[in-house]
Amino acid sequence: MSDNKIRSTPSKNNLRKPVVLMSMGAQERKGHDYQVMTHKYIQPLVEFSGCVPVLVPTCCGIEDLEQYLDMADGVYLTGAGSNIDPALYGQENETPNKGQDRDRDLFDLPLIRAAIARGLPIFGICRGMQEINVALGGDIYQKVYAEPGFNDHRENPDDPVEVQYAASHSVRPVAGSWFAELMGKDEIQVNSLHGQAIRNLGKGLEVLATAEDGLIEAIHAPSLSPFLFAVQWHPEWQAAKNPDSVKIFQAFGDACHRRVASRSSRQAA
Ligand SMILES: N[C@@H](CCC(=O)NCCCC(=O)O)C(=O)O
Repeated sequence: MSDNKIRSTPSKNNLRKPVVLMSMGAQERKGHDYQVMTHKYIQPLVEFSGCVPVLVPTCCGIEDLEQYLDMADGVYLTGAGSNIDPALYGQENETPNKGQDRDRDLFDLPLIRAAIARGLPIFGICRGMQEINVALGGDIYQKVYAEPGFNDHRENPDDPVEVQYAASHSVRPVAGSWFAELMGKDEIQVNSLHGQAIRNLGKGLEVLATAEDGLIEAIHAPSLSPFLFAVQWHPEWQAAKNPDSVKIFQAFGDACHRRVASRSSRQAA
């Protein structure tokens, strides 16, 4: 087994580390209901963003949402195999055989809107990017693989996990964007493990990168938030071995550290 130990990074400028909310997902095992978070999402947030993760159960409703946000300096919405309930973006369910996670849907959508209202940095991956889009009134291709003109962006679940998460297509950052500057190149290679994707963008969202077939692969919202960034691929996968992924997590971490610094200076004033 590879060294999976998470190595924490020291805090910056003698300020406390940012606290980042990570909403968990539902899983049922042997007749028991679990709330889960995959290790691979936690590791780069600690090691490269330099943040402190707070894992939030999504099975308890949104009564304590504001209290969670009061303690947060950022929100990190991870991927998950479940599909967002299409009723939340006005469609009938075209994938009845795919699992859903209504509790996570009904927690994350208000979480996203409230975090934007507070100006909290937000980073989304895969399902997390789709949640951001739906939270802002956008909708989803439920079966990208069945849409004319798009490639099949799914992984083969029978492949070894290293193959499932291997680079499988290129993505082009929008020329002249902050993301293109961050990546320092016109094209990056990314993995791909999704059957759904953004169709119509939600209010205030803008495209930040696209796949070869034109599918939206990254978004931001400069008119809504100082840092709202989401990607369809999985930069968390073995992030330490991928300089592009490290840069992405460092950018999110920097935004959260700026949040801490501004709160600290406001408290000092
Ligand atoms: N169900 C959606 C989102 C897919 C997604 O987040 N996949 C990640 C799966 C496992 C992991 O957490 O890495 C879709 O199919 O588009």
